[in-house]
Amino acid sequence: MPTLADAPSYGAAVQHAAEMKATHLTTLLSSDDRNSQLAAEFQGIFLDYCRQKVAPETMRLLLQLAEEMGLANKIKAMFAGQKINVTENRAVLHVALRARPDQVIEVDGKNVVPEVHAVLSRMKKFAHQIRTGEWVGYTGKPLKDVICIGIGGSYLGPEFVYEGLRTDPEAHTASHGRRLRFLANVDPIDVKRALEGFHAETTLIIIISKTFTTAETMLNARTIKEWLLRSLHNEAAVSRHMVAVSTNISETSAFGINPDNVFGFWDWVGGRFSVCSAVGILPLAVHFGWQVISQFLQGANAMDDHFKTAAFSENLPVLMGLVSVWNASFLDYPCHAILPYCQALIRFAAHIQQVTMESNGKRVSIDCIELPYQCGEIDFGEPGTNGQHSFYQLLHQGRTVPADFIGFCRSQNPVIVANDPVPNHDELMSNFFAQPDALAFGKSADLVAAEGVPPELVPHKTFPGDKPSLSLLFPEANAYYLGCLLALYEHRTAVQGFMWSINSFDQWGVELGKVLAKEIRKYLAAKRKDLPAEEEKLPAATRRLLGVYLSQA
Ligand SMILES: O=P(O)(O)OC[C@H]1O[C@H](O)[C@H](O)[C@@H](O)[C@@H]1O
Repeated sequence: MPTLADAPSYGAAVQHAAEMKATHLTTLLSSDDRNSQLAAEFQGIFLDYCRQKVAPETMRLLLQLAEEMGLANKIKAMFAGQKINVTENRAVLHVALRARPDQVIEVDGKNVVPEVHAVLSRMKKFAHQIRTGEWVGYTGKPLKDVICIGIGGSYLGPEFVYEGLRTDPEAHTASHGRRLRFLANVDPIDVKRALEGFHAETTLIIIISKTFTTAETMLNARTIKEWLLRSLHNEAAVSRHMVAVSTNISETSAFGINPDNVFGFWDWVGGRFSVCSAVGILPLAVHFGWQVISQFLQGANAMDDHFKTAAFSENLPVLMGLVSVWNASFLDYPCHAILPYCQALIRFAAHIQQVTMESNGKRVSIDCIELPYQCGEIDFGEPGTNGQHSFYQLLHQGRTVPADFIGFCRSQNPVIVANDPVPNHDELMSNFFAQPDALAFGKSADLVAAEGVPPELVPHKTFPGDKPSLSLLFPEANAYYLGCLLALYEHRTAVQGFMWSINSFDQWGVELGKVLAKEIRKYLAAKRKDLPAEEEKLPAATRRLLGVYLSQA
């Protein structure tokens, strides 16, 4: 499989990139004809990418490159259940998790949709039992509170959706009287925070781990099991209070979870793409109820259909993926900011950071060729307007960081203050619309000087502009559109990886640190008990630091 650099149009794209780099966004944006071509819409979701450093010619070249990289076939192969995660010999089928019952998606010749719907039905029933109090805790009390124990892909997505929906009017009403918390970090401080105000008798614990071997999750699970048994004094309480989401049934049994209380998923669901499996759906359905959560799944499914069937020139994930490849690999902008103008999306950037950086932070192509171009992007973000009072300084006058502005036409919580000129949501959105222009157009030294600014301050107050961004405007932040948003960014990530000719679906880069932590754990265990430690296994520099740690503990 060719790398992007082998594609026939790569050279032309590199040349064109030099031209585009030298063309200021003010010039580009002066053409209404150009601007009108650089937008797309799906079900009321409007993508405006005219503030990217692209011309119609750039898009023509990128679509040409997509053809040369076999993007259409790669997307088809993903939906067809082919084992495109070649290093783990797995299909990549998170789209099957939100498939409609009548869809057929096959892995190894077997339609997986019925299995998916069997687990969905079990979750629906379980959520109903917990929510209605039909399922009670060991002492007969309803389970009003839930702690999810899991990390990485078994944490970030569910937390993003939980935060995203908890102020949505319908979801808020549906979760009345319930609490949902996440325990991810192995830092014991996180245990204290997760347990604050919770009582064992009324708490359901969901252990979420695809492998059920992740060190952090397992230690947190043991910690919370101890907490539970300290109050309830009987192992029999475990089956009333602890359930698991995993693909590893033998490990869940070894931990003491009743097999009837395990909600499974499949090896063709990658951790960071598992929000729509039991990983996310079980806790979210318990908290918000099935009505809300099925809308979320429908939204994701609608975006899947759009990704699969829309022409590339109108396909939101494809366009966003291509433009991001343009930014990272041709214009050499390594970073990417995710800027939702919606406080409910407070954990969206953290989730997408894992989705893209764990997927596309790679150094070799799918055929083991060291990549001759920059691949992957460094993602970060915060909701606006908070970010404006923080890192936006660097975006405006420092480095160039392409940004995604994500906004909503209607607020989850409309507020109007008497005598204020606009509703509070319009105030928020005024910033959403202003920032991309400030970044693109900037403010010239001449203009600053003309305002009477003293000459020595003019350079400090000048904005160079020419900073690319795109704007995504959704109707509202409800369950349906959050499903669309999730799938949009998942597929954007896949498009990037397909274009970069990498395997976006493995994550070997996280392994080495885990192995080294094992050695340190052994070393600390020996030192704590004054037993001889295997000194030679650790670098001297590391032992020095450990010495400082041990001397103060
Ligand atoms: O769900 P688990 O098996 O516990 O894995 C949790 C997480 O840990 C791994 O190290 C990977 O970095 C993540 O992709 C994964 O989501």
